[in-house]
Amino acid sequence: MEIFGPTIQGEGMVIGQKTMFVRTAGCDYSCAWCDSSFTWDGSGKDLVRQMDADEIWSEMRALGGDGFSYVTISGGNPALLKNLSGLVELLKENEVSVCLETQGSKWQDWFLKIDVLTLSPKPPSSGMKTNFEVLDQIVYGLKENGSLKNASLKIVVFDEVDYEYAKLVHQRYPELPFFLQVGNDDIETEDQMNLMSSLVDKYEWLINKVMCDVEMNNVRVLPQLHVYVWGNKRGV
Ligand SMILES: C[S@@+](CC[C@H](N)C(=O)[O-])C[C@H]1O[C@@H](n2cnc3c(N)ncnc32)[C@H](O)[C@@H]1O
Ligand SMILES: Nc1nc2[nH]cc(C(=O)O)c2c(=O)[nH]1
Ligand code: SF4
Ligand SMILES: [Mg+2]
Repeated sequence: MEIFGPTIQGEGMVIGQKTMFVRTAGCDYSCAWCDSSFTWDGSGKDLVRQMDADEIWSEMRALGGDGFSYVTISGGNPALLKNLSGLVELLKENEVSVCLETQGSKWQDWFLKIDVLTLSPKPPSSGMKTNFEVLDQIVYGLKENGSLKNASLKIVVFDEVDYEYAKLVHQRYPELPFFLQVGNDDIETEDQMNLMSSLVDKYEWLINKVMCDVEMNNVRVLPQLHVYVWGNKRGV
């Protein structure tokens, strides 16, 4: 649905990394606060294009020239697409590092070729329910194939209940690097200054939770950096 960049990866494990983005259509979830709901709620249906790997690659080269060495695949849930395997292979052939954003509700064999794999299971405020059997299998599948080193967990936190959920996930998968991300509860506003200041307050709240929690000593607390710079703007 979108190809954009180069920009910075605004979230998680490789925050700040210069990268191109590819955003796929469709999601098996419908999170209450999804900042990319146009990928699944019908409002962006005119943006959907059927593209093969070569076309996607040409468009990225046209946009970014030689000015990138990372591509981040997000969505929607890219893990719905078995055939993304071809794109991942083409990117690897061109010596591009590939990052993936997914909620961990579906496995694909091509996960094993991803360089930076972000699993982002959803807390209660999303209205979604995590299938921990599936998530266990994904983590096990990565581990069995020596790919756990490429993966991390990133949980968005809006409130106390989400924070408790995040702790459970961290305790269940202690071997995975663990990121807490501030939830943006005002995904429509164009008032960037107000948004910024409220997100900084939420960031401070989340930092304070972690600082006084002895069970959360080995976690990283991050904002969505791109929102600090560009607000709710799409395609950045
Ligand atoms: C739009 S999702 C697409 C990838 C995949 N469906 C997933 O959720 O991981 C990309 C990332 O944005 C996060 N996200 C979505 N809406 C958000 C919001 N309102 N505030 C903070 N993070 C949000 C998701 O949790 C996820 O980590
Ligand atoms: N700059 C930037 N960083 C991001 N990290 C994850 C994103 C996403 O929507 O998956 C995203 C995004 O949309 N833009
Ligand atoms: S899983 Fe990701 S894309 Fe799907 S609704 Fe939730 S945040 Fe949005
Ligand atoms: Mg986003």
